[in-house]
Amino acid sequence: MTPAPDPAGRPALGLFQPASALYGSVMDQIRIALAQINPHQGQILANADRIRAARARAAMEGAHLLVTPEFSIAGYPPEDLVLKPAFVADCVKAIEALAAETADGGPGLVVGGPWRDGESLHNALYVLDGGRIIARRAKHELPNYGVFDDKRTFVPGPAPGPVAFRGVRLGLMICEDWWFPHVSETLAESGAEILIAINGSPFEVNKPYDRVDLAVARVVETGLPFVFLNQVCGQDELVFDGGSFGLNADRSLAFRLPLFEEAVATTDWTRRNAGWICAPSAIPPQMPPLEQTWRAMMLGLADYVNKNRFPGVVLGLSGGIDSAITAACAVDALGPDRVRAVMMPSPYTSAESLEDAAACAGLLGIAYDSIGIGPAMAAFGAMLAPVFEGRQADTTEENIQSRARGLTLMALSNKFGDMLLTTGNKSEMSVGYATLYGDMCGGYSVLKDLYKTRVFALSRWRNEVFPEGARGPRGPVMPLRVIEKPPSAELKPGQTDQDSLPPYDILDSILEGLVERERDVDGLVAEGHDRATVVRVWKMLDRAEYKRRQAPPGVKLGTRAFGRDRRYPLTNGYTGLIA
Ligand SMILES: Nc1ncnc2c1ncn2[C@@H]1O[C@H](COP(=O)(O)OP(=O)(O)OC[C@H]2O[C@@H]([n+]3cccc(C(=O)O)c3)[C@H](O)[C@@H]2O)[C@@H](O)[C@H]1O
Ligand SMILES: Nc1ncnc2c1ncn2[C@@H]1O[C@H](COP(=O)(O)OP(=O)(O)OP(=O)(O)O)[C@@H](O)[C@H]1O
Ligand SMILES: NC(=O)CC[C@H](N)C(=O)O
Repeated sequence: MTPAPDPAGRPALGLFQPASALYGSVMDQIRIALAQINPHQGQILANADRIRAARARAAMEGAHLLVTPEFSIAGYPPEDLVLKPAFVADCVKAIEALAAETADGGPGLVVGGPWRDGESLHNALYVLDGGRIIARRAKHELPNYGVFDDKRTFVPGPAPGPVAFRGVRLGLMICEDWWFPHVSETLAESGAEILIAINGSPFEVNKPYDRVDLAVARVVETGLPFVFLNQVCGQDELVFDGGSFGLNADRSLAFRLPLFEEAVATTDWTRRNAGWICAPSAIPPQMPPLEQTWRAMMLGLADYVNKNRFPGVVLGLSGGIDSAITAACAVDALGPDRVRAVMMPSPYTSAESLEDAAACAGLLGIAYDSIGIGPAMAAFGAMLAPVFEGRQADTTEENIQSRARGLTLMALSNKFGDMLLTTGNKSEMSVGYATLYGDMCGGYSVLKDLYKTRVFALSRWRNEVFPEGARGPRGPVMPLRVIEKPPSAELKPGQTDQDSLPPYDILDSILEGLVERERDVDGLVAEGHDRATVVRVWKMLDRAEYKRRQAPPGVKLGTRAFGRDRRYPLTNGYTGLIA
C-alpha cells in the first residue's frame, strides 16, 4: 500500500510496510505519534474510540507508533473502580480489541490500563503491534502522597526493561517511574534507546515547566532522549494540563505540545552514531502563571459540567468579586448561554451591589434574575420568634439570609437542571468564613484553591486579557469597582470582611505558611508575622476543618489543595502551642 501523503510535508516513512522490509532488521528512522487526549473516566468504549481516532490520524501521517497517556483506556486516576473485577476485565477486553486491530499493519500502540498478573493488580502499559499484545510493563514507583493513592489499589511491578518495537529498544515508563533516577537508569543500562514516559500528571501552577527541568536531569543521567506524554482533562478536583514534550540527548527541547488542549502530534526520529535524535519543531512561548491558573479553572469546570451532563450552571451574583470572577470563568468555560445568575437582595444589599451585579451580568451576556429574600427572612423570623424570644439577633439571623439564598439557588437547580456553583475562595474556606448549607451550597467550586489576593490579581488580569479558547467577552468581565471596593458579605449594615478577618494580604501570607508549607507558629513569627495573629489564624484554620469536609469539590491549582491533597482530622486537639 502506498504511504499516505504527509500533511506536514515530511518524507513518508513506509506506512503499512514491515520495518524490516524498509530498513533491514534495524530501523534508522521512526515516526512516533503522541496522543495528548482527554479520556472520560470510566467510559472504556468511548476512550477506546478516542484512541482509535488518534491512531487513524497517526496512520494518515505515516507514524509507526502511537503512544497514549497513563491508564488511557479508562482515565487516570481510576481510584477504587479497579477494585471491581468487571471493570478490570472490561478494560482488558477493550485493550485486546485494540491489539487485534493492529493486525492492519498500521501504527503500533502504547495503551495504559490495568493488568491482573496472578494475584497482583498493576497499573500497566500495553504495547500492541501486528495484531497482538507484544509487551506489558507494570508501573514500578507507585505514588502515595498528596492527591495520589496508587498503593491503595495497585501492586508495584519490577523495574521495567526496554521493549523492542520494530527493532527500536524503547524505555517505556509510567509517570512516577521517571520522577526518580533509578527506573530511567535501569532502562538505559539494559539497552533502552529512547525514554518514553506516559503520564497522568495533574496540574499545579508552573508544574508544566518544572517537569521539563526534572526531565533534563533524567537525560543528563542516562544520556538518552526523553519523551513526556500527559493526558489533558478535568477529573473531579484534578486538572491534567497536557503540556507533553520531548528532549533530545543534548538536553535541547525538541517539541512541546499545547497546554490545556488535546493534540495528536507526530515526531520524527533518526538514528545517528550518538543515538536517536528527534527533529525539532517550533516551541510555543511559556504561559504566564495567571493564564495557567485561569485555563486550569476553565478546563476543570468545563469537564465537570459536560462529563456529568449538566445543561449549564447557576450562581448567586452579589456584586462582590468572588461571584463575579466565578461567573466570568463559567462563561469562558461554557459560554454565556449556559450560565444563569441570580441577584437576591435583602434589606442590607447596597445600591452599589445591585448596580455592580447587573453590570457584571451585562458584560458577560448571561441570563440575570432578581429574587428578593426579604419575604423568606420575614417568614423565618416569624416562625422562629416564639422559640427565640428574649434572645439577641446574632449570626443566626445572618446565616438565615445565606441559607435563604442557598435554598433559592438549589430550587432553581432542581427545576432547570443547572448545577449550582459555589463561590468560596481558599482564604474564606481556610478560616471557615462561609455558611454551611448557605453560601456553601453547590456542586463545584472554581475558587476553592485560590487565595483571595489571587482572586484580586486574576480579576484584574481577566479584565485585560482574553484567554485562548475562552467563550466569554474580549473586553472586561466586571466593573473596576467590584475589584476595588472592600469585600463585604452584606449580612448586616456596614459589614466588611475585615471586621472578622485580618487584612487579606496578611491572612493569605500566614495561610500560605500554615497550609502550603506546614510552618509552625514560631516559624511564621520568625518570618515577621505577629504572634497573636498567627495563633488566631491557626485556630480558625483548625476549627473550620468540619466545614471544608462538607464543602463541594473544586479545582486544585497549587501545591496543597483542601480535599484529597490535605487531609486533617476533624476531631483534633493539637494546637501547635506546646512549648
Ligand atoms: N466541629 C464541628 N463539627 C460539625 N459541626 C460543627 C462543628 N462545629 C460547629 N458545627 C456546626 O456548624 C455550625 C456553625 O457553622 P455555620 O452555621 O456555617 O455558622 P458560622 O460559622 O457560625 O457563621 C457563618 C460565618 O460565615 C461568614 N460569612 C462570610 C462570608 C459570606 C457568608 C455568607 O453566608 O454569604 C458568610 C459569616 O459572617 C459568619 O461569620 C454550628 O452551629 C454547628 O451546627
Ligand atoms: N445579594 C446577593 N445576591 C446573590 N447572591 C449573593 C448575595 N449575597 C451573597 N450571595 C452569594 O453568596 C456568596 C458569598 O458571599 P460573599 O460576600 O462571600 O462573596 P462575594 O459577594 O461574591 O464577594 P466578596 O467576598 O468580595 O463580597 C456570593 O459569592 C454569592 O454567590
Ligand atoms: N500519575 C502519577 O504517577 C503522577 C505522579 C507524579 N509525581 C506527578 O505529579 O506527576
